[in-house]
Amino acid sequence: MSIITKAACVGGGVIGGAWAARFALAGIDVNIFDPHPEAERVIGEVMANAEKAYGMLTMAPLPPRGKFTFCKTIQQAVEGVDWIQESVPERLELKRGVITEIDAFARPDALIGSSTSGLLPSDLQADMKYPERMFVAHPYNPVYLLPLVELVGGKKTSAQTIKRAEEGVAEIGMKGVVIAKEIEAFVGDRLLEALWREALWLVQDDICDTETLDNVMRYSFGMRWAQMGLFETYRIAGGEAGMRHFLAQFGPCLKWPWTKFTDVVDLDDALVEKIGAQSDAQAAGRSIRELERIRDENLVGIMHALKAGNGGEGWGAGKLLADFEKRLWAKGGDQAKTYDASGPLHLLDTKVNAAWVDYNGHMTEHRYLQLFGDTSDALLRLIGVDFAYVEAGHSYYTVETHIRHLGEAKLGQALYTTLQLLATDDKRIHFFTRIQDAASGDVIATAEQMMLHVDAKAGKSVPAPAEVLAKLKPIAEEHAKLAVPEGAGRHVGQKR
Ligand SMILES: NC(=O)C1=CN([C@@H]2O[C@H](COP(=O)(O)OP(=O)(O)OC[C@H]3O[C@@H](n4cnc5c(N)ncnc54)[C@H](O)[C@@H]3O)[C@@H](O)[C@H]2O)C=CC1
Ligand SMILES: C[N+](C)(C)CC(=O)CC(=O)[O-]
Repeated sequence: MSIITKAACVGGGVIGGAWAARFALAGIDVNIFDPHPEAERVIGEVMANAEKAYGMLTMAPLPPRGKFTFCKTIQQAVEGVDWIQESVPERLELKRGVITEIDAFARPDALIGSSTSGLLPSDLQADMKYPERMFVAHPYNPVYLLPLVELVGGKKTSAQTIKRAEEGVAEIGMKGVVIAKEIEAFVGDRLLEALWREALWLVQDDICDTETLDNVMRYSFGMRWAQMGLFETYRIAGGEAGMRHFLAQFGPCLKWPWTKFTDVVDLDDALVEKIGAQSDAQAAGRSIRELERIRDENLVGIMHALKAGNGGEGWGAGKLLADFEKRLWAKGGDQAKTYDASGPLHLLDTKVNAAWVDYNGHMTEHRYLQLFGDTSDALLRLIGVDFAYVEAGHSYYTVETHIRHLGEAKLGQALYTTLQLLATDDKRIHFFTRIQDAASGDVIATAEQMMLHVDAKAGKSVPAPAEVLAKLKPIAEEHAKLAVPEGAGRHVGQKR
């Protein structure tokens, strides 16, 4: 039973709009209340960015996009929904008033999360009738890509609420981290605040400009932090002697004047202008939307790399993405159970994303193989060879592939794949896959492949079980009536 089938976003700016996108991309309908006259346009733009990012992020079958309903009142937005996410500006009185109004109209069992970056949940829930269902759900920008949510309960929040919140955010691909005690700014923003203060001093004192500071971060520890946190990183920095050695060596530095962060820099007009001008120069004329696009492509690339980490098992945010995709495939696999085998099976729809394009300006070689592989995985799910089947010890392995490149696939181009069985027996599936342009149907590439059923533990081929063969047979019978595809049986160097 899902925790969130319908959500509401109260406040639809940078954060509320991106929450709305995350819900909608997980297939959840969202009511939105934001009095800003341009809220609909702004959220539409955030949604467009988020859709682009998801197009690059995953090949897993996303559910049909949830619907946005723009509401005229908080009451209209929150009535009857399961999860309400408050994301109005960071002012205690405003937030408290909005949350109290949400409380008055929401179902008593609805969960109410606040996006606050640092206000205490106990202060936010002070005037509520049902405070036990209110908590902080602090996300990171962009909410539709970065998976962390800090879950912080107040004095009156129930343990059951935090548990349901953790389950709820997992449904939308996020990692709920429960903070043991409430404290202003929680964990993430306390760390960011320390860094931010130090950075402002360094710029104020002309030690470096904003670009140099950003370069220091992004070419070094910024990359490190994407995959391991502070403590795990420093453990490795201690060498074979580990964390204790690290503390012994660098502990004394903590008493040296290596930080000024306890003093707050005076953000006077001159410093604001200095930082503003340096930041303008650094942006080199790029708009916020362009910077968002670059950021999103980079984040997707990092998540892909992390998904391949730890010997392919996935690591950190990449493992979370892999687990989310497994759930999507499990659901999408069910949808794919109805298919039309009177022609080649239409198994995948996708778009060429930026990470797939090479220096020639078109889709690079190994991405073709990825699409062919994802297509044969879709066939396997159709015949019952899913994650559970593989975990139980059997699978199909690809033993031969011949790819022909017949056209070019450019950035953003919509594609689909079709698969035709050529021959099957109890161990083998011999098939022919086409990658086609979604608009014209033109064939861009083909692959002829052979898969062999294996006992993975024994490391040898074995016949597939009767239930798998029974699902394969009707497709094979239908495909036996089709003409042999042009190009099947070709080899490299063969004369036409
Ligand atoms: N911007 C960021 O990087 C992050 C912000 N947050 C938190 O998210 C919350 C929202 O921040 P942003 O989205 O950045 O601000 P924002 O200024 O982009 O958006 C706030 C939105 O709330 C709307 N609003 C104002 N009064 C309202 C009301 N009474 N009812 C409904 N909507 C109302 C405004 O029209 C605006 O669209 C804050 O609590 C902030 O601390 C959390 C994580 C990161
Ligand atoms: C600047 N900020 C305090 C609003 C930042 C956050 O809360 C988290 C983030 O996304 O950096």
